[in-house]
Amino acid sequence: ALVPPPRVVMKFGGSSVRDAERIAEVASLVRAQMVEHSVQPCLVCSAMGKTTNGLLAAADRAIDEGTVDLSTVRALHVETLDALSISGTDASEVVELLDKCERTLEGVALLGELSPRTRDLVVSYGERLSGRVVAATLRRQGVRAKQLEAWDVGVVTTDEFGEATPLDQSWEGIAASLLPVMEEGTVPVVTGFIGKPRGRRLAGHWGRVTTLGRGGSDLTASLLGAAAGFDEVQVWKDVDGILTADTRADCGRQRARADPRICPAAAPVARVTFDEAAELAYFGAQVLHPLAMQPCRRAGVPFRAASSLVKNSYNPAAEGTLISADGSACSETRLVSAITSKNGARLRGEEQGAYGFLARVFAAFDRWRISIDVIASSEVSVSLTLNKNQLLERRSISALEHLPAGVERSEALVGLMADLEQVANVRVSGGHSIVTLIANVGCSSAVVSAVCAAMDRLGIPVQMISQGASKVNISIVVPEERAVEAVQELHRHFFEQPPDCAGAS
Ligand SMILES: Nc1ncnc2c1ncn2[C@@H]1O[C@H](COP(=O)(O)OP(=O)(O)O)[C@@H](O)[C@H]1O
Ligand SMILES: N[C@@H](CC(=O)OP(=O)(O)O)C(=O)O
Repeated sequence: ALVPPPRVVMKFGGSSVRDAERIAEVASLVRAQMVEHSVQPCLVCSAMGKTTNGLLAAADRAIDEGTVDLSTVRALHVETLDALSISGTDASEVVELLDKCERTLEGVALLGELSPRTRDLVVSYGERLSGRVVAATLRRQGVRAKQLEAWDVGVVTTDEFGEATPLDQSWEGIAASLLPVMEEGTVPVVTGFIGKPRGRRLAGHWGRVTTLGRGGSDLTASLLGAAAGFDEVQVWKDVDGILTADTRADCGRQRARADPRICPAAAPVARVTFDEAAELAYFGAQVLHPLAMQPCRRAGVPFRAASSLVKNSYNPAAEGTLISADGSACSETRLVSAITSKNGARLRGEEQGAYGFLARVFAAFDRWRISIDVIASSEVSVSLTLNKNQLLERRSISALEHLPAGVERSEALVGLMADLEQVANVRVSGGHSIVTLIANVGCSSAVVSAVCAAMDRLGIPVQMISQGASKVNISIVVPEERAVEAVQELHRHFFEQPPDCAGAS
């Protein structure tokens, strides 16, 4: 019987499309996959290089200083068009979008208003611009390609601007709209990271664009591949896959990439499970969006085999990391598959053992939609660490006088504190880091004893310790200024001289 050609989502992140040279390489790579391996690709593209940060900064300037400056973003795109010899309608479409983006910023400056909805609209231009450049480049290389906005292929989201979630109704819409395009032999080039909320076509509908949170193109790729029943979702990065440890990933809304590698000996992990990848992403590894695993995991079980392959577009020969339902790298002898860390605030509440205390604490977190990362409780007190990035996403305010240095002042935190103070004596402290090990929890005693011995050797106080309910992570909370040392020592112990289950210490 004839084997149908493999259908694959190929997602290219900001670093893979950061300039003309990389975009040309992406186009060659896609063409090679089609010609040499008969792959039918659907591309998902992120904004070029640092464009998303540039657009966020431009929006902030428009509101804070009343000035409109799109020059860096404009120059990058215009130079790229020139370098790739893209002209005519293809080029004028890009320039028109840049003009539109500038007019949106003028509106912000003029009105002195920047709602989360408008911020999403401004940021969405990044992906819409890069997709057009990539599709035009493919066409110049003789590949039939069509740029499509995420909403053209059915991506429907909640209306939580800045951190929207795709709705289930997207699944049907994607299958119905993506496959016909591919069947006619066209490569769809879809905007990652963005969508449109459900709802009627209201006046002002054009402005209703949502974003899926920083790094959200990974989620778009996973969603498209899972919903359309593809054979594989490939997320092309600037690293050889998920590494055993990497940069200090905690960099807030702007996602700086300046930090050097924490562990020069960090190496790619050959395979991890969906759960392990999700935990790793949630606990700080910037390499994947924390929710990106969900669609692939969901489709992977009853309907279709979907897996993710993180590959490196700078080095296409590297194997990457295979993420699948049952592909853990942890074993009896390999106790840990990766280590990550992120900074956060710690909140300690004390109450005299009242019934319902924890329920009231959790209700307050629910009300303010703040996630708890690590929790330790006794009868009279509870210690929790809070997700700093999540607090930062809600714009900071300056009205909170009584927070200690190092704790970000955000509206959500002020509200949460006020609610918690009704039920407990609350103390908040900044300057903490969660160090997370994706580990074989079946050997948790060995892992925990090795972790504690390592911290003891360095004299690093372990402020909290927790074994995640997901059964794949073990986390410790340490002072922020010692987190790098802690990760380095743990990496040395678990990867540079692997222990075994019996002999770990
Ligand atoms: N455990 C990890 N493995 C690999 N990369 C990591 C890890 N933790 C953080 N990173 C960082 O993630 C970056 C890749 O993610 P990202 O910048 O979002 O890529 P892209 O923009 O191409 O999607 C790497 O350059 C690396 O610095
Ligand atoms: N451009 C968006 C979405 C994204 O996923 O980007 P990247 O693939 O470069 O991480 C961001 O910077 O957040």
